[in-house]
Amino acid sequence: MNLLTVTNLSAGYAGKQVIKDISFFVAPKTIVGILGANGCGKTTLIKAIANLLPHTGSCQLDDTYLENASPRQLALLCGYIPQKSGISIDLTLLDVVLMGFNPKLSLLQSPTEQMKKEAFDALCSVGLGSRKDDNFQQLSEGQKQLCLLARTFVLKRRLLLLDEPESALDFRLRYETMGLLRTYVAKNNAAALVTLHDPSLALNYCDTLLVLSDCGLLGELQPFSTPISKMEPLLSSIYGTISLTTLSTRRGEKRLIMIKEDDAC
Ligand SMILES: Nc1ncnc2c1ncn2[C@@H]1O[C@H](COP(=O)(O)OP(=O)(O)OP(=O)(O)O)[C@@H](O)[C@H]1O
Repeated sequence: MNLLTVTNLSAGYAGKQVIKDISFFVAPKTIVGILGANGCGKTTLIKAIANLLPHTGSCQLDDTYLENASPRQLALLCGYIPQKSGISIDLTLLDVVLMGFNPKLSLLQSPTEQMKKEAFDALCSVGLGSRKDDNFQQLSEGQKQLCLLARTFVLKRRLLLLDEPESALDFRLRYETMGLLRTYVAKNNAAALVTLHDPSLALNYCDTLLVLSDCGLLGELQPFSTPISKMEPLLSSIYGTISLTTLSTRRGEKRLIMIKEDDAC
């Protein structure tokens, strides 16, 4: 059974359509990457699914049509991390992560001790436990991203919608963050839909990749089961000519490597 079914989704801004007639499924316990050039509509797609943009078509999460969900119901089902944090007031890291519990709390209700413990554990999982009392504004952009990821983890939602969660992270943290996401979706029978600009991360950590252009959804691929001969033309349509090859890690695990070819040749 699919966790998320997106059917004929179209959305845009001020009468200008940006994404057109997009349909796909997301299975539980999977990470789905969205790839595409700057401005092709990746953020628009994520925002439409999160019901933050008016759209036509439908997004069904389990038995719930997200279009019909109340804001609280939506917040309990989906966690959304935008490209920019949007937090501009002074808050400690622990307070920021505790905000993740807001959909479970009534107005003026304070977080419980158990929530505080879980928020601290989530901060520790992203390596920021020792900074819990620091001011969020004083974090680097990458550390802010990690803190927001911890906030997204606490409610154990069925669907995470993440817009370039890796953009400010260093090489090692990019891989560790995708590893955390993998653990999250497996443990919580959840799924993550992630926009990415790093093809290595996408190819090696996502179960499915959606290849988007401003003409719509060009195709889908499953990195370790779609033949390289089919993946190369699809990825070349957004990156210019590329080649794919496989290498093994020292432990013998298979990895996909993408190389940019010279388009002039
Ligand atoms: N608030 C807005 N009002 C009007 N047009 C917008 C708005 N946000 C985005 N757009 C337009 O919609 C198109 C798609 O933008 P979107 O942010 O979805 O692209 P993207 O694929 O996420 O890009 P990037 O990789 O650069 O983040 C762009 O042409 C952009 O100019």
